[in-house]
Amino acid sequence: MAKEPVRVLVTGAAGQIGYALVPMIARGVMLGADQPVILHMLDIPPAAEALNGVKMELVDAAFPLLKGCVVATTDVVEACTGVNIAVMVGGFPRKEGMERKDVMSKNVSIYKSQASALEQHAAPNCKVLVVANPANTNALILKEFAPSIPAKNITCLTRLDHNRALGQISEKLNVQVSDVKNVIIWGNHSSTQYPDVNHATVKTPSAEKPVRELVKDDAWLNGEFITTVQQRGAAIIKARKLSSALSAASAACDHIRDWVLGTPEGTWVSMGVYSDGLYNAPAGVIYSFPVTCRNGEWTIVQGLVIDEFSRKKLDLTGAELTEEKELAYSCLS
Ligand SMILES: NC(=O)c1ccc[n+]([C@@H]2O[C@H](COP(=O)([O-])OP(=O)(O)OC[C@H]3O[C@@H](n4cnc5c(N)ncnc54)[C@H](O)[C@@H]3O)[C@@H](O)[C@H]2O)c1
Ligand SMILES: O=C(O)C[C@H](O)C(=O)O
Repeated sequence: MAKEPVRVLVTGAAGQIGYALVPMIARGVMLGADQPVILHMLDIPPAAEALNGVKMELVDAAFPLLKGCVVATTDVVEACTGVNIAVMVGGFPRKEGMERKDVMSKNVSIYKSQASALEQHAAPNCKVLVVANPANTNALILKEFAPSIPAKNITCLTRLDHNRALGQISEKLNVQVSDVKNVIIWGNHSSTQYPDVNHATVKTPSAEKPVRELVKDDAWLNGEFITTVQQRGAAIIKARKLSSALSAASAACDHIRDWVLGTPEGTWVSMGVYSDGLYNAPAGVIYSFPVTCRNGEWTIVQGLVIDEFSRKKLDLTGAELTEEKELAYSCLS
């Protein structure tokens, strides 16, 4: 019997990530090749015409999984009504001459009002993924202003950073990226994030071997590898004159797919989730941890040994998140 369609909201759908993401969702990349979807797309009034163009293209692509009428709207209530999954890509970008506080203030007000709309109109147990930057703090504001949505349902995207780390290791060792697993992104989706390979392994014909044993270059792993992953977003902007879009859209699909359908046995992924202080991360911020997913719920991988080098890096990115939280709260008052 055909499955019931799942309603998926994409905000900022007329933007460049939205344009890459909606066809992936409609092709089953996010929820599976047998899962029908109803797409809800939200953008702001100046982007209404472009949004309608995206809707026209979705119709023209004749995706078999796309059910019902695509909702393309500038009305946040219409967009949020009945959605099971919300991918929050819309936000206010930093413009020339703007201070960090100005950008934070715009995004705090967007995420505060969209939190209320989701809380009141989304389907019960709606899962939320925040992509728009500052992703961790936007997700925290959304959580604070949607108190009836369980905190465990509100996450932010660090899977792109996770995938970037896998990609760097696979290039260094000249192995398939699918044979590399269990890297970790700790903390903020920013240049203070800590890409950690201390527990990562590579599948070889004889056994799974630690990345450190195979790379045999701790100076590279503790230096250039980390900065390359931390700075990858900036490198893409420099090269494309636009921020990453296809890789961000693909990572958003990976994040939701693993959350809903489960992570493979023995594999963990990185997700920005509400911290209650595990691994001595600051409590009360959205912090990226290694997680496994089963039955639609994530669980932080516990008991990993954190060495002194890593400890400093976990603390540094945690301190930045605490600072961002304070800045966000100062914008509310
Ligand atoms: N977390 C990550 O890994 C990651 C990776 C790449 C980009 N990003 C972030 O994702 C966001 C989107 O990137 P993009 O390249 O698609 O940007 P974009 O500017 O192309 O698109 C953003 C869209 O959001 C819309 N928008 C603005 N305010 C809105 C609101 N209140 N409600 C609904 N829509 C609104 C805009 O009109 C625009 O169409 C940015 O904040 C970017 O920094 C995050
Ligand atoms: O939009 C950005 O600033 C970069 C983006 O978050 C990325 O990681 O590619």
